[in-house]
Amino acid sequence: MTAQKLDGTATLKAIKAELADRVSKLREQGVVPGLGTVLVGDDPGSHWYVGAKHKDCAEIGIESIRVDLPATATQAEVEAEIDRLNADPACTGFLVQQPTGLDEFALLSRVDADKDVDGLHPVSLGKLVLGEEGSLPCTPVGCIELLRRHDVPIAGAEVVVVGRGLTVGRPLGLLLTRRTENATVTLCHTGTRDLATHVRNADIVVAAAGVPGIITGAMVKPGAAVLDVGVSRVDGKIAGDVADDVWDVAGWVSPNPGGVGPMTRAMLLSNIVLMAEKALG
Ligand SMILES: Nc1nc(=O)c2c([nH]1)NC[C@@H]1CN(c3ccc(C(=O)N[C@@H](CCC(=O)O)C(=O)O)cc3)C=[N+]21
Repeated sequence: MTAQKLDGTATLKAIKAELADRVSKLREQGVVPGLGTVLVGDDPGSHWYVGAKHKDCAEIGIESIRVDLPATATQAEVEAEIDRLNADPACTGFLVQQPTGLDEFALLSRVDADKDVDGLHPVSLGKLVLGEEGSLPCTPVGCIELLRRHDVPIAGAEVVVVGRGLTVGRPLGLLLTRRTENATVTLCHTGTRDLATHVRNADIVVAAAGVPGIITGAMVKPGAAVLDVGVSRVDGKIAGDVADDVWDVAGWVSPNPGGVGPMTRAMLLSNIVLMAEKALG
């Protein structure tokens, strides 16, 4: 058996086409969405991600404002840029690319919650816990959207999330246990005693540990859906958390690259458009 591919690249393309229509409707009504990014330092990976986000925006008619600061930038200098973007009406939403090497909680908190396109602002995460409407975190929502668009059943599914990071594992459990998703979630982490036993029971596995190949074929229930979220670099090449032999056992697998990464970008675009539509009323 070979698993069906959960194709994030193709899904990003489809979502961009849908969003382009909505952006042109906004523009007809005089609203021009604009994404701001603040990037600190010269990590090549971070530069690639930010560049990709601006290219995506240009393709669908979203303006962008790019602020690149040197690795020597201080907390106060980054905060000054945040204040500027908070006040700039042309910037309808923005993000501070992580990691910055600075006090990230202070930076996140300083962003106007109404301009939080990442869904990582304390107010946005608090709204998620409280069940109120707000920006949703891009990577975990991208996981759910990727499953939905490939008709993987979520309601009632046993989901094992591997990794408790703030951008994926922690918020994903909150999203998947909403009534609209209705999944049962087990959150595994480095303190989990027997990872294999949990994974073997799962209909959906979300591997977000950042440990190359941590999920192997022998651990996966035949027919399960496996999302490869972890990104590590091994000899300069992207290595995911999912070993190659999982494709022989699983029903669906998201490749890495080409899976959840592009979906993160799709959900960022979707957040920008949603926020502009909301501002319109
Ligand atoms: N404030 C903030 N918001 C983020 O959304 C954010 C962040 N900080 N810091 C880093 C992570 C990582 N991230 C990715 C985005 C796109 C791909 C992506 O599109 N990857 C492609 C290609 C990867 C490649 O070839 O290098 C793929 O998976 O196919 C991956 C990872 C957003 N992040």
